[in-house]
Amino acid sequence: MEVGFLGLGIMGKAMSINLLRRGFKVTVWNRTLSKCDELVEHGASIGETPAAVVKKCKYTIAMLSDPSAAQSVVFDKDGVLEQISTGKGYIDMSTVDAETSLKISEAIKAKGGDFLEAPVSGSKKPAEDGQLVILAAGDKALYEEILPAFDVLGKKSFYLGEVGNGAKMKLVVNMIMGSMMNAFSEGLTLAERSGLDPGTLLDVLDLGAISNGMFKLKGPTMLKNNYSPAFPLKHQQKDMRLALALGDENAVPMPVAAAANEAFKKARSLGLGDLDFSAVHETLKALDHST
Ligand SMILES: NC(=O)C1=CN([C@@H]2O[C@H](COP(=O)(O)OP(=O)(O)OC[C@H]3O[C@@H](n4cnc5c(N)ncnc54)[C@H](OP(=O)(O)O)[C@@H]3O)[C@@H](O)[C@H]2O)C=CC1
Ligand SMILES: O=CC(=O)O
Repeated sequence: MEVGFLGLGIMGKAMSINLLRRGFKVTVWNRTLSKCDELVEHGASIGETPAAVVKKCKYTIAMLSDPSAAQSVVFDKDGVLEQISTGKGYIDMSTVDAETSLKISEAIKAKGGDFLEAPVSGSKKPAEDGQLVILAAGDKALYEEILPAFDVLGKKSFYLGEVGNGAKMKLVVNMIMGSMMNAFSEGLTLAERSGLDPGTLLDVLDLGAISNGMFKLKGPTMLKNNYSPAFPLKHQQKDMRLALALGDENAVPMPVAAAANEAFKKARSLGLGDLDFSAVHETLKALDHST
């Protein structure tokens, strides 16, 4: 199977390498074109523009940072829309809001193409291991056709119906994750400041009802102040912002998520946006606690 792949950031690079390893022919494009070179070493071809990739491939997957990037790659000069046509499918796996997804879907469909949104749950390591959870919505026939690729990228794919449902599901999940990360950071800091061993706190948490993969994975690195990015903090804050907007639309009060969003904004203002989202822990350390 031949696929195009647009966006070779932390996730896109790992995902396209997996496809290559499993025998897919992959044509890649990235805004910073030099990032394509490593993929060529793994057997990929390069497309000079998103339009060139879509022209060459029946199916094109995108994994881009945010709504603005997702739209730019479709609508701008040399973008996806210039070459999408009947018989071609576009699969956007970026985390965006439902409005962005719908706008892209309508434009693709107006040109005769098929569209699927398919954001993913799981971070750098699950992307490298082909263990993502795929939250797809849109054209059901395209979903069936692209399943062989999803089976390489993920451990489970959900088909959630109409375009927008994938985006919403992903935002709800990440809203919960961002709120949990803040509660976790506060707990680690509270343990430390009140004279407890935070390492022992991790052991206690792991044995109880709120044990979870995120605490287990991030706890030890947070205690070493290691925030090497797996999921960049700026993207987590984007997800909180988009989830809060979804809450606005549906009149759902979300005081916990709103507070978590403020903490991620604070972290961005401290210049931590490109670090892992667990670096929100540093916002607590930055507070004056001298009294
Ligand atoms: N990292 C993670 O753990 C997870 C991330 N996600 C989501 O996946 C998406 C990608 O994340 P991730 O790979 O971590 O992000 P990165 O920041 O590592 O990569 C972002 C990608 O988007 C491209 N990009 C940014 N702006 C534009 C633009 N205006 N036009 C064209 N391309 C652009 C970048 O290109 P360039 O190289 O030129 O900057 C790069 O390829 C995001 O939506 C994120 O929320 C979902 C699950 C997990
Ligand atoms: O979006 C991030 C993730 O870990 O999932």
